Amino acid sequence: MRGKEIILNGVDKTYQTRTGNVQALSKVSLTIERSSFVSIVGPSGCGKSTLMNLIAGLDTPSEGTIMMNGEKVTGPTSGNAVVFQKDLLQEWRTILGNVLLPMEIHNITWLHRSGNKTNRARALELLASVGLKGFEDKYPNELSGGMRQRAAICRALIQEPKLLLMDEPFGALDALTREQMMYDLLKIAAEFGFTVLFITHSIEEAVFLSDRVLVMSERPGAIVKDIEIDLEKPRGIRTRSNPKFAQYVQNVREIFKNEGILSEV
Ligand SMILES: Nc1ncnc2c1ncn2[C@@H]1O[C@H](COP(=O)(O)OP(=O)(O)OP(=O)(O)O)[C@@H](O)[C@H]1O
Repeated sequence: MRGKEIILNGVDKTYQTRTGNVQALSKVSLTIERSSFVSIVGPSGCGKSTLMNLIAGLDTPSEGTIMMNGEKVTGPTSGNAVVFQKDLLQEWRTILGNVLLPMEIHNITWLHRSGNKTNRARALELLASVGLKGFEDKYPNELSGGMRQRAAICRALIQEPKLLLMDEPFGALDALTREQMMYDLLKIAAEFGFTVLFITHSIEEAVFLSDRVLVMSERPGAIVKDIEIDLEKPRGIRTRSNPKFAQYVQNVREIFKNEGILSEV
């Protein structure tokens, strides 16, 4: 298996602020299996990004431990790549230059697993695989939001991550582009076999993409439900009209209703 295994045990996070303590997470324990696709869905401010930052090693828990492939996470670890809602492309670099940036920063000049390719050849191949062939020499401001985000995903993938952390990566995209990005992401994840931790506000997106959906309560965020999504793969346009898909979505809505996060008039 190529992905990372993640184990959280009793993770709490409290931020000390000028106006007092803010408890963002409460007793989060969970295991994410290697090469699985796990989504976290929860209301705004419930601690989703906090959880992701802790797993990425960008911050430390106040209580509890996070283990990755059997080792305690104490800082950023190699083999992780992160994609945020904002693509964070460097405007003064071409699209190809942006995709190559992490390789330059980390001075990586490996020949890629996928067939002894140079960084440049691999970047061009990745860009082509997400429909950006011919845009390599353009600058980010010459691309649409969806194209930019696809370039940002290539920038993550060129690092051949074992864990891809995605914090509302499609949040800023129009509905059709967003849907296409989901199909593309599933294809790439199946091909590479990395573990994906995906944060979203969208129940449909979480159910469609995931092997498991973790539902979080309001702050301090806790996992109130861990749902295995047993929908056939590969998933695609037809999955959306599968009654089982609708039932999973409905189940998650009911959980939010019971938690007082969604209400009907
Ligand atoms: N660095 C920080 N310092 C102090 N408080 C913080 C910090 N980061 C987050 N918080 C607080 O912790 C809580 C959880 O924030 P977080 O960003 O993790 O939520 P979220 O679920 O990702 O929200 P959203 O869905 O709106 O992006 C919020 O109340 C937020 O104000």
